[in-house]
Amino acid sequence: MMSHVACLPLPKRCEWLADLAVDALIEEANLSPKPGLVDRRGSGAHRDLDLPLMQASALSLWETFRSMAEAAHEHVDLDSTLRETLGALGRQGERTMLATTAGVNTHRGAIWALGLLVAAAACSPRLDPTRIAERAAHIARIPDRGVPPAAASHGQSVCARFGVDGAREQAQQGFPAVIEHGLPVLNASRAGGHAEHHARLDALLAIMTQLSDTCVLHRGGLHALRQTQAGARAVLDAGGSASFAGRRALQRLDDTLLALNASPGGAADLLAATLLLDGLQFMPADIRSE
Ligand SMILES: CC(C)(COP(=O)(O)OP(=O)(O)OC[C@H]1O[C@@H](n2cnc3c(N)ncnc32)[C@H](O[C@H]2O[C@H](COP(=O)(O)OP(=O)(O)OP(=O)(O)O)[C@@H](O)[C@H]2O)[C@@H]1O)[C@@H](O)C(=O)NCCC(=O)NCCS
Ligand SMILES: Nc1ncnc2[nH]cnc12
Repeated sequence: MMSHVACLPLPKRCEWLADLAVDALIEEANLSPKPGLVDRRGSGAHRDLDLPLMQASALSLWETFRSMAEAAHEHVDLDSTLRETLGALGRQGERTMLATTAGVNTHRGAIWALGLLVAAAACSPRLDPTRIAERAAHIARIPDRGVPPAAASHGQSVCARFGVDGAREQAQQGFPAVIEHGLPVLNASRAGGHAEHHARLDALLAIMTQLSDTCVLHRGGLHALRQTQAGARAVLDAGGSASFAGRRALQRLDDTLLALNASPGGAADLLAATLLLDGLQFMPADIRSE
């Protein structure tokens, strides 16, 4: 069993983490131009989503993230009690999201990924991204006996149909799409002198090159997933979103995804997870040492 330091009540840290998670979701939604996704330009490949709805959904989840952070530092061990508490809070968060959006699934994958990361960061003495992702993976690997019987999700059906890993495995493996692709490309693009929004777009594209995104698979099958991954690779190979050739390739990818009715919603969630882990370095010193 992985243990962690005994934690004193840390309300400021939990609130700060909830702020960070909501900010990451809003910044992901606002980032433009994202291929196939909702952004400042419009609804992408979606008919039932738009930017105000994504923003309202993100804001509605603040209390969910704060409660998850509090649950994590009230428990001494990363054990099944914590896992099942987080599962119940996650399902309550999904209900809050659906009440806010009148039934539209805006952030199910994000509640899962960011919820685990917020919980992992709530009571960790060390805040480096790899360490936090490993702690989140540890929690995600613990079975949740509180899962109610339900019809198979989109993710479960396409994972079974195509034999790929989905959101659950991405978390259980320690968020490799974020740790090995999103964060390194975010930092390399910044180091290359690119503007922050280009660095974030490049991070999204790096995630898209690798991810078996069940949103893309559900809507467009393996053909759409291959087009998504190859199109994202083409933008990065052309010099990234800040370059002239990269922008043209990004436009072509957007056109392709719209024609396929495909949307990389899983990659968007993992960009938000990347921004959350990146933002941990800015935790104020008084909260860090609380
Ligand atoms: C373990 C869960 C994540 C459930 O996973 P599962 O795969 O069974 O369920 P899905 O309902 O399909 O949700 C998974 C969502 O995760 C995102 N995602 C997709 N691929 C990946 C990936 N490879 N890695 C990481 N994340 C991924 C994605 O979320 C985004 O897409 C959502 C819209 O999806 P969908 O409804 O299919 O969309 P549309 O195509 O628009 O639908 P139609 O219009 O066609 O009808 C959107 O929400 C984005 O967020 C996947 O959808 C977990 O959710 C779970 O067990 N929850 C229970 C409670 C719990 O434990 N909570 C957390 C405690 S910390
Ligand atoms: N910007 C976005 N557009 C569509 N689906 C998403 N899921 C998470 N972020 C999204």
